[in-house]
Amino acid sequence: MKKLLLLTTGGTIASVSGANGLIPGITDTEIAGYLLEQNLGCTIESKALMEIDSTNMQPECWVRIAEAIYESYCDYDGFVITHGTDTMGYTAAALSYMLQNIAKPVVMTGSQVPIHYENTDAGKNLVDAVRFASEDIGGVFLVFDGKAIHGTRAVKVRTRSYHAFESINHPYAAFIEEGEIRYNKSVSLLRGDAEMKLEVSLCPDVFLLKLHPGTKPELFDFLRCHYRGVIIEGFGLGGVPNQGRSLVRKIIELLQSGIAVVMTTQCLEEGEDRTLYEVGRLAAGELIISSKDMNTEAIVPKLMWALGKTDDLGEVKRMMETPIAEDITIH
Ligand SMILES: NC(=O)C[C@H](N)C(=O)O
Repeated sequence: MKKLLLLTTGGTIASVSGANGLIPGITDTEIAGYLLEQNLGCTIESKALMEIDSTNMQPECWVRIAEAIYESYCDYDGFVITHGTDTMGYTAAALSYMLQNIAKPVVMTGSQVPIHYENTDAGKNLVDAVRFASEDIGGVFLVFDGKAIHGTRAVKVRTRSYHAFESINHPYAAFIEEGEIRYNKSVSLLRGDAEMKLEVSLCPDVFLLKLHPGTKPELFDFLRCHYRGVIIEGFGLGGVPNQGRSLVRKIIELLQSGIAVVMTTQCLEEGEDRTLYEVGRLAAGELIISSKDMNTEAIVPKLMWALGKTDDLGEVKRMMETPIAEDITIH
């Protein structure tokens, strides 16, 4: 019989109605109790790690989750983490980088409606997550509304609907219907032989900038003084203005100051490629990091993880552009 560890962090799934709106208040034992009643053919132990709306998640919280998994890694066959949906994509990606070579399933889930409410999606998501965490697979996944998504590929695309998450720029890992898991044959779920490594020295000094027509170049002077990494969500394939309020010189100044610059796109699908247009190429310097088809939810923690390891911009670029846990599929 498989032995699973349920780690709870809060989120809507564990929320109750408070004086100022929904707030986490349901304990890990209550959530585990619900699962045990379903007789899923596994044993489940639980531990509360935090009790927060995921809006309040910080990189330090990701580290606590990763450490909790690492500390109990040998004692369990799989892990289920309940988490708010709003930043679950970031946490799933962060865990994918911090838990290198993980050979057991780490399955994140949550809900759009609290577990004690009528019409809640919590029950289905929890049961599906436990089923997926009982499989002989390795990696970090997000299970929601009958779909299993690689941890580096989950994006919350709907604020209220049950089908809140999509797998962006990558096939779904599996579909879960009435307890049956149907794997997508084209994706890798293999357990590696390498030893699991915990890599939790993150550098949180990372800024994510979404450009808009009229972004002021002066903003970059502040970024240069306060951050070690800047991710720029450019237009289309990754263009940045080179006329009017041109940002080209400011980006070069960032690089000259030893700041890692990652170019990505505001478009949800199909990734960045700065070679097609002049507005993409002009911003290109030797050291600009291409995000290819990585999602923003993965780029942010990956850059924190890479900058946590080294100051060498060439090395940061190499790490960022190397595919990890299915985060990049175009080359
Ligand atoms: N559905 C949810 O879980 C949303 C909630 N605000 C959270 O992210 O914690």
